Amino acid sequence: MPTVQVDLDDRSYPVLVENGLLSKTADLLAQHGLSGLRPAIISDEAVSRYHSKTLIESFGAGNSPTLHTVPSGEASKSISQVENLCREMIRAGHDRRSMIIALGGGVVGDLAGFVASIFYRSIPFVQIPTTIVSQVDSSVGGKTGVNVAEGKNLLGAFHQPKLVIVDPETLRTLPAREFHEGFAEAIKHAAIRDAAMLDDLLTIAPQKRDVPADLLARNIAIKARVVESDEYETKDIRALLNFGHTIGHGIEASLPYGQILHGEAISLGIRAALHISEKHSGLQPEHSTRILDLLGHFNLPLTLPESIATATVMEKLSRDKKFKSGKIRFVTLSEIGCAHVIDSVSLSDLEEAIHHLRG
Ligand SMILES: O=C(O)C(=O)C[C@@H](O)[C@H](O)[C@H](O)COP(=O)(O)O
Repeated sequence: MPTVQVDLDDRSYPVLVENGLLSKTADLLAQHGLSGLRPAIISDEAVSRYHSKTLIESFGAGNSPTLHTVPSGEASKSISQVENLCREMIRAGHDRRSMIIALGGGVVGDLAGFVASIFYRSIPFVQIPTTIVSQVDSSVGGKTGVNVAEGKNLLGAFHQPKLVIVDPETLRTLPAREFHEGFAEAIKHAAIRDAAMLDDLLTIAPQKRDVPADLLARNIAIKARVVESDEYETKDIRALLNFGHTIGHGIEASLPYGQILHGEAISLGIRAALHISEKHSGLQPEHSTRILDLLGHFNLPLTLPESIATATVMEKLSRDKKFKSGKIRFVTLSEIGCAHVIDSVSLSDLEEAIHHLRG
């Protein structure tokens, strides 16, 4: 089975990738020394409808997990849902001998991981990602947290999972929009670290739900290697994974959460970052065009909705965690596969790049 090991001293864990793994969850937990903990599944209503039965049945009669669901969508990534889930788990008798299984996309993984980081002062958790965004990106690396009205992911903690179980078959039930949005993160990985992957991504038929396990594993390995070099984002290495996210997060937070999907906002953020890369890092326009064509292949948006005002995006992105002493550390490309963090991008460059998204 394709397995990517994430090497982080005593926080190391494997990411297992294979069709059909969901139904083997209880055995996999036992093989990884996690069977002595009482499981609480955190999921969302849509994912739970399709997949929680298979997961619960894998436990057979013993150590049956409790199930806790939140409404589907980004609006659930909130501090009030964190409190609801913690209180529900306490009422269900969970304590520090429990573990959380996050079954769902990026929202569920970030939310459940954050609950795990604070519940009884931290308990272990396992990620079972069911979307492209979460399988190639958010389930790995230990960034957990929630949004506030002021901006994306502003409350949270680093808390690494003990195990990540990726079952590509879970992608089959995804609505088209949720399937497509995830490719923004895979395209980001190609843009920053793996130029050759652009051609492989182009061979995926966007109308099908088939993504080869080795392509998922290749993305996970890119993410794992970056996280291993800079787990807590203190060295301008992990920040490279934020390519497209400065303006992308600003756009996402400018509408009520969930109106524009994360990957859709990141597609716009990538277009803006390519524009800035041409000006500041000498990226050749034909390289930008290759990336933009691939975003288009997955029906991802490249034009900013008129309802989003530039001033609102600027206000939201002013809280980006990459601001240091009033200067934004912005991620650019000098060529495909070669990303840098630079500090020469001004607020007016950002404003101009947002304006560029209107054309
Ligand atoms: O794991 C990371 O590091 C990333 O930046 C991956 C991003 O794709 C992801 O959206 C992440 O959660 C954003 O992190 P943030 O620190 O900008 O909130």
